Amino acid sequence: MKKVLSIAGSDCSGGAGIQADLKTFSAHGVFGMSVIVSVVAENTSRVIDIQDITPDMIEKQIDAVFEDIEVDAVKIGMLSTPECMKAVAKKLLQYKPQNVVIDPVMYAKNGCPLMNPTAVSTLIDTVIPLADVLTPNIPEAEKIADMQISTVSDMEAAARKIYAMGCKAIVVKGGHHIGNAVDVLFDGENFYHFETSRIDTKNTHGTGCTFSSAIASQLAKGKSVPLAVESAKAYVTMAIEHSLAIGKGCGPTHHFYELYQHGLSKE
Ligand SMILES: Nc1ncnc2c1ncn2[C@@H]1O[C@H](COP(=O)(O)OP(=O)(O)OP(=O)(O)O)[C@@H](O)[C@H]1O
Ligand SMILES: Cc1ncc(COP(=O)(O)O)c(N)n1
Repeated sequence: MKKVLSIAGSDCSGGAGIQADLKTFSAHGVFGMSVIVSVVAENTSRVIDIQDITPDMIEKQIDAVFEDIEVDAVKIGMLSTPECMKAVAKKLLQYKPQNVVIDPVMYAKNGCPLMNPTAVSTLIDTVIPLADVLTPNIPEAEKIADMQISTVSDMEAAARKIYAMGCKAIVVKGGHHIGNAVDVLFDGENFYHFETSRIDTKNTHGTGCTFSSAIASQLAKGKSVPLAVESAKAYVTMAIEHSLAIGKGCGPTHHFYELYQHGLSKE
């Protein structure tokens, strides 16, 4: 069985973060592991507080996994401070895992910051160059590329700019756009567009975590980057179609084995 590690924040309400990642891994039939970087007291409506794990303890969790288990892919989510970023980057440079998917999480769905705004330069200098696939949403791509994104060709321009920062491939996600949900992949040579109709729901808590974890799972199973992104897009679309009206705010995506078995296994 392929083994996939999530290095991310904990969402106690179960819709995003480590919890969404582990559910996505299980639905893909890979063995999921987790290194918790921050504990977030959050739910479908708001973030109450964030407690970062110390850099030393982040490093020890990563050591505990890598000294014992072969890792086929790593998904990285919320890294709230430059200190967390440096601890994770140091260990990635030490263990050099394959198939590193980095979701540069900056805000929760309700707009609450999950990354300290002063950390963007550390993200660019130390984290982005470690990504085999980087998956910013439009507001994140705007911050990283320092440009406004209003059209699909702006998404392509931002992808080129961010690719030049050292990641091996980038997907700018179009969940925050209007009209169809279009994601733009750039691998340094070609652009690929993955487009679905926009699903009319407010229950999209955890879409970004689900998408990046699905890409990591598919890379672990041996798919190329474009095919892994294509599969992940199909998976997240189904997870949104079946999303759950849990809580008072934006409910979570739904992961269940049958969805995967009866849906994606037919591809
Ligand atoms: N309403 C929707 N209908 C169809 N696809 C969607 C919708 N919202 C998001 N997606 C898809 O979900 C995936 C995640 O994109 P999104 O831009 O929502 O990520 P994110 O912003 O990181 O997530 P979040 O907003 O939860 O932090 C992308 O493939 C995107 O196209
Ligand atoms: C701990 C944690 N990590 C990430 C997100 C963003 O989630 P998403 O972008 O998937 O909605 C979140 N709300 N909480």
